[in-house]
Amino acid sequence: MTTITRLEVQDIRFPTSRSLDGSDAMNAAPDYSATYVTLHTDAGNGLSGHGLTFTIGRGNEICVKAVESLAYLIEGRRLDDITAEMGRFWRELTSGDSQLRWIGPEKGAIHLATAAIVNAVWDLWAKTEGKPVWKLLVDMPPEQLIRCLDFRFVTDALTPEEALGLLRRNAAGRADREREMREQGYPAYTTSAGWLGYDDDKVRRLAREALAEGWTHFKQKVGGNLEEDRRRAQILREEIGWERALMMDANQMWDVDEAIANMRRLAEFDPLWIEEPTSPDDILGHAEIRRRLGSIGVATGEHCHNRVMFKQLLQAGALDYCQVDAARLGGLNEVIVVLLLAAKHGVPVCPHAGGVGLCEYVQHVSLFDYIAVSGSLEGRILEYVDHLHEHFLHPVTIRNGRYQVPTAPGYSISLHPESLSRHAYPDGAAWQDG
Ligand SMILES: C[C@H](O)[C@@H](O)[C@@H](O)[C@H](O)C(=O)O
Ligand SMILES: [Mg+2]
Repeated sequence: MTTITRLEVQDIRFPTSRSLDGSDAMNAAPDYSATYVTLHTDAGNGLSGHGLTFTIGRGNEICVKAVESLAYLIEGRRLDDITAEMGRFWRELTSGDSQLRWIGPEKGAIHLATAAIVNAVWDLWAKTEGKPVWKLLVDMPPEQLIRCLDFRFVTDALTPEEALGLLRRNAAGRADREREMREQGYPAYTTSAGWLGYDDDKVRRLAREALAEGWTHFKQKVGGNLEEDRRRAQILREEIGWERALMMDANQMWDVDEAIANMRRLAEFDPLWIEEPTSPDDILGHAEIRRRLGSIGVATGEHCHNRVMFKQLLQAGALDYCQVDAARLGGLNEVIVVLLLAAKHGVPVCPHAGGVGLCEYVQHVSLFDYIAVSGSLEGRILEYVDHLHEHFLHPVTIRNGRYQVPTAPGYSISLHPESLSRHAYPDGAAWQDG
């Protein structure tokens, strides 16, 4: 009987702003950071669960504090009591302390903190079962999976019974799809060449290298100076040609009409989608942009803070691509609700990744989505960013522009002890020399 004896939380930061990795029009100089949770247990064999939430530097300390405030809701609890009623546990964590709930609810720092804790529980559970998280989910009977979820506030769009029906309908082809994934991996796109802070030569060189590695889908940042956006799009099209896909990401820079006007000027580069064209909270604005832009897809989700927002984006017909984020929502339980909502609406899920650890997380999400929920790869493509993987005990593996199936037990999110001490903020060595 494993008991979670203690929750430890660490403020981990990587000085990525020094080379402008991860830079975009809104987020000029991010230091990719993690609020890193360890769930210590009494298992005696060193068994522990890990989870993180992603931030871009300052403010990480606020998420750390929020995790500390939530810790009492999990410390001292038995793992099998939690996993027997995972949906109830999720409700307790998000609503069990009404004073803490007030500073959300289910959004902002408290929800980011929730993600780190919830994902650490999934990591611990999967390690206990000796399976990677995606496999734990795929093997779970649909009835048990439904009990892991909280359908509060979304039953007008999706009931637990409907969700169960959806999972059961897809049970038939599961084994074939799992085999296919093990053989071929999950299709991905790269954002690594397109950061806004990179000069033209670097964009060209990285695009060329990515092409040689077998990538077929590329994302560039826009939303700064329009002529510069056009120039970079031109460079990318020169390098990747016209038969490969180019996506654009404005990171919330524009008002609705501005987004439409600017994308009409960028349309000649044939973008597959425009991501975060405007405020992430503007559901009707996204619907309007989508309606007026016609053939350019609208993508959003990395700042969509809970299942209720996704429900409305889907109900409003505002989305062509659903970019759920593994640590922005309150962890895997809520992500699965969004996968089910998106499947019901026939909208492909292309999770947001990159940052630190998000690629490690979302490979599990997309594998589960394909094998057990949507049963389709059409329009699905998983983000990949080529940074910071060396810090993980079980980093993602990419071959020919595809994520290879992770095999290590857990959620792939455990960091190397040396990386933790070197990048501890503010005292780690990485912060002493720059
Ligand atoms: C600040 C970050 O790097 C963002 O630019 C990044 O998450 C981006 O929006 C993406 O889609 O990968
Ligand atoms: Mg983005």
